[in-house]
Amino acid sequence: MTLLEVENAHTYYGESHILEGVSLEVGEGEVVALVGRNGVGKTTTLRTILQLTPPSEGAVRYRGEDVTGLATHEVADRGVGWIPEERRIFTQLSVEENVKVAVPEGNDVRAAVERAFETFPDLRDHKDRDAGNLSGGQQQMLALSRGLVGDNDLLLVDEPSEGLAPLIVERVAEALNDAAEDTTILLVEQNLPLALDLADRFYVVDNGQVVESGNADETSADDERLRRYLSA
Ligand SMILES: Nc1ncnc2c1ncn2[C@@H]1O[C@H](COP(=O)(O)OP(=O)(O)OP(=O)(O)O)[C@@H](O)[C@H]1O
Repeated sequence: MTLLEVENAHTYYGESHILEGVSLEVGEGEVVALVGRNGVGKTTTLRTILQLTPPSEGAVRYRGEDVTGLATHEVADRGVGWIPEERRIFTQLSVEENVKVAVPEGNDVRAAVERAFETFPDLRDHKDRDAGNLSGGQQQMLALSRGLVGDNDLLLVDEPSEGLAPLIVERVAEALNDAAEDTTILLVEQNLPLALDLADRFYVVDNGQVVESGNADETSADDERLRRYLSA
């Protein structure tokens, strides 16, 4: 079943025409990667889905419902979570408090925190520390855990590996793989081997358009079809 559909989205920042007709689909249970150079519109695609920068033309459909033009919180209420590039954790709160405040009202907070700590044992070890004192990798895991306890059916994850050392990237990748067991994921990732490793399918974005797509297991990071859009 198709969970998310973006159809011919055109998005502007002021006068700048950033998305020039992006179309893509994400099926329930899939992990889909958006890859492409810096500044081609990957983050803007996520922002367009969330209606943070609504498209001026085209549509975003979630579970078949046209959500174009809704408020961002209304999209979020339908089960769409966002883990932005800048991670947005509360640096003054402890690790545990950060997780707790991400649990939606009415859910069992203790059970949700326990689940998060099972997926990310590192976080349990540091549960009483101020989140601002965590390493970059730990902050990324905290951001992911906050997305996971949010009870989302679709997680939009922006550049989870950015700025992290290779060993930590592996840990984050494992965590994303775990997360993918019960959440659909649309992932923006510049690290192509990682993107292909995590994803079932991929889309290549260039100059505000989807220019290639395919199955991750039928391609490799040195595929010429991809490389031409990724090298500077
Ligand atoms: N708030 C903004 N106002 C004006 N232009 C913006 C704004 N945010 C992004 N842009 C521009 O929109 C274009 C697409 O940016 P976007 O962040 O979507 O790219 P990206 O593919 O995600 O790359 P990156 O990995 O660098 O974020 C870039 O040229 C960028 O400079």
